[in-house]
Amino acid sequence: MADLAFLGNNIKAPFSSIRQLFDHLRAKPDVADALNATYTYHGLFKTAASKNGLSDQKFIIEISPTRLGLRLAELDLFLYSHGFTEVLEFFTELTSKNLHHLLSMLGATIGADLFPLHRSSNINFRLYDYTPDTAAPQSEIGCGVHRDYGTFSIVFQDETLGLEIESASHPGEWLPVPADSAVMLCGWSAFIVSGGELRAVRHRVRRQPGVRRLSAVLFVAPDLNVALKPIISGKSNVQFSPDVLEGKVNVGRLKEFRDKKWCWREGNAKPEDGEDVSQDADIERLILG
Ligand SMILES: O=C(O)CCC(=O)C(=O)O
Ligand SMILES: [Fe+2]
Repeated sequence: MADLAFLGNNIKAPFSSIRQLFDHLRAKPDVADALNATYTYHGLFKTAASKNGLSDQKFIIEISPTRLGLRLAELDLFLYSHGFTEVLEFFTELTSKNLHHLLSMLGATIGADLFPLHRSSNINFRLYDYTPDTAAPQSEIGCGVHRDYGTFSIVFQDETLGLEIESASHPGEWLPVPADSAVMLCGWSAFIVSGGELRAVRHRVRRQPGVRRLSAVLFVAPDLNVALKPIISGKSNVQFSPDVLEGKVNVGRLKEFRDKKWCWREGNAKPEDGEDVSQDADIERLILG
């Protein structure tokens, strides 16, 4: 199953630094504000769950290389001595050592070259703190059911159970990812480009009330201007929408669709009355015929 791979525990994310970073930002609202001021669109430290009991019950630190590039020097002052250095080093090394290999493996599986679609490093790093200390301490919803939008994501866990993947053979059945394993899973872009050969893997995070869980995720997507369509002609086993087949759905457009629902789920924006909060249904309407 090339769209889902358990990577074991050879690569260790620096969870003591990640914990230190979250603890520091929670304890120092002025530092959190300064961090968020470097990226005013939605901020970099997301704490909607402290007020909103219906959203995903998690805190987030966004470490997008492009966003950080904006004001990295200022961040130095606040965060480098509180775990930030180790976290940045981890993601930088992970990307430089593994990205090329993973893209060539995925490409080999489907008999295509994925490198021309991934020239501009459209990657993101995110840290999650599924802390029990939120507006809904008893809620089991750490992260609602979804598929990622990109090519693949790698999730590292702090040895606490929570991440679950929908069974391919029995939809509706949820399989826990072993707590000590990292996992690579494919997203919507891989699904489209591979003509459906690679699934976009549905997953979610369940909270165990009273238990804190930390995770670190690397997201890899094609360049924003890439038109998403099956790249091996005649091989697709999926009926895609005319928009996809005519090359009208680029990665940026797919991401916009994803972002809207993502923001609701994460509590950074509210749905209009009557709007459906399911993230996948919208994307399916866009890409399937
Ligand atoms: O925290 C996790 O284990 C997974 C998070 C996730 O699925 C995501 O951010 O897309
Ligand atoms: Fe995800």
